Amino acid sequence: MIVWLGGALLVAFGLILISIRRQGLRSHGTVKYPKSLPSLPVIGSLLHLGNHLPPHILFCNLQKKYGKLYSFKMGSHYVVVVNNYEDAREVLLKKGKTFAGRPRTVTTDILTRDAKDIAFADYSPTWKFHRKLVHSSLSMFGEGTVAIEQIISREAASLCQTLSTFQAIPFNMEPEITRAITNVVCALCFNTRYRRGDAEFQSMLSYSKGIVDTVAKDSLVDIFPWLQIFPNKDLDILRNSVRCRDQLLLKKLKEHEAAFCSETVNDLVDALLKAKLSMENNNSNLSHDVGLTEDHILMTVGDIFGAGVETTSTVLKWTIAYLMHYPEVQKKIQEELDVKVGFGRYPLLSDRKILHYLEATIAEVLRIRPVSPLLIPHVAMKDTSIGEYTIPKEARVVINLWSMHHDEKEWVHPENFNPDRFLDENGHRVYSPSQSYLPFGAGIRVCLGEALAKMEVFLFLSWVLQRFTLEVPEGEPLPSLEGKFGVVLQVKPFKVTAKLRDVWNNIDIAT
Ligand code: HEM
Repeated sequence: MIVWLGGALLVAFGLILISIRRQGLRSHGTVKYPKSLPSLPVIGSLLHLGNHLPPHILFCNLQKKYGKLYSFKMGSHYVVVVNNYEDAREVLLKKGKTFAGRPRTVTTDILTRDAKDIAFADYSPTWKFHRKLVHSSLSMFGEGTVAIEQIISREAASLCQTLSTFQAIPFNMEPEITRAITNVVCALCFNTRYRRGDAEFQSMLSYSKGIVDTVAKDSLVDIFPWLQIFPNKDLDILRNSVRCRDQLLLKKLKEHEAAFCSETVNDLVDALLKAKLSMENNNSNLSHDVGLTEDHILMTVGDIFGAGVETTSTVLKWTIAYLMHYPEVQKKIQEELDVKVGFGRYPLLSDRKILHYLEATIAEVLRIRPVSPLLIPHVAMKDTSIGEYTIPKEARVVINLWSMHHDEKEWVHPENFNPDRFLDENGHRVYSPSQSYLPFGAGIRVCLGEALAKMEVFLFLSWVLQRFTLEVPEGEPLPSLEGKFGVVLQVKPFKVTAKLRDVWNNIDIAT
């Protein structure tokens, strides 16, 4: 009892000291902090955030009361929310390095063996080295050149063949899309692919779901890490899913080690092994403080799967959902495909330059339903500022892409789905109609897979829409456009009918 009371007194004393320090800082004439939501000791602003709305919408709505840049306390963490492009660009581009930190949380630490990956690792020489290595390995596979195009096209052909077997039968495309995108990432990482029903693939799907459902959801344990001591079903699911993932990744790594030959680098795991071996043999000029352990290799590959599958497949699902709401947009994409590509060949990456309307449609989907509406939180690595406001070291900065992509000052009727806003008067693709558009983030933490994701979304959609018309099955409702907030902004499951277009009746659709 005495120990407990002593502890409570110490905590109270600490809180008073922190509060005095803050008051002290505020009293300096030049220091101005962002307006803050009310907060209580220990729980912070939790009572003011306990709203039924998903966070990106709640944070957007809170602007009315607190302005575009405001702060709140999440347990003991000071969080700043940015809702406008001027401040977002300052954080991501002008002061990119200052804001390149990432918060450590209980769930992401379980996922990444204490941030030995890329997405959740803090800015450091090791992180910089890993990021560069993966970037150059992805380029090695020919981002934008033949190799990657062939990998994606092979999966697009396989997807189309599967769709043709469902002729006129309503079905949920989700598993097929996930398999296609997973196979692209498998080809890049392991030089393998999975057939339908493969047992290893099924286990991959099941652990990925476990991770997506439980990681980085701002669950209470991420706000108050000491809650870990209590039984927690979500943490159990996460730990089990991560264990299954790690067993599979380790198996792949050992297979690659056994077959490794430094002359032939076939995939990302080979490239990472080569870098690790060359560092160990001291053949590399890289400084010694940059480590590349087995954990780093495993977590980096885990990251590429984690960041590369759910995101890209979600964009495809959102696009299909919107095309079902707007059949006239689908028709226009098909007319463009018919005129510019025809039926004698399959679409190529080089067609991105001529299929303006399809490209504009993809851009509009990424605007209206950004996959990552709050980016991944950034952390201030030192005392700094955003605009006129002082931002203390270790502040977590949340960039609300949703607010930026729905800003009425930047977009005419932002809630309307309108691919034309990404076209100029000649019908050519406009890349950035507003500065308030950053679906992949920007600066040194920009999405590592942006180029790959754009190629995948373009090729999958052009292959499918060249051959099929996607429709709402009779008696089924239109897909919900509401979205479900999680690691990504998910689409609720829906059914489609994929009708083979007449002209393909006597042609092999996989050619
Ligand atoms: C359309 C699909 C995708 C979208 C919309 C998307 C979007 C994003 C966004 C918004 C971020 C956070 C940027 C920030 O925190 O400032 C991010 C980070 C990241 N993405 Fe993607 N992404 C997509 C696909 C991919 C793919 C295919 C890969 C893998 C090859 C990938 C790998 C990553 C990685 C590793 C990071 C962390 C970067 C870092 O922290 O340095 N993403 N992505």
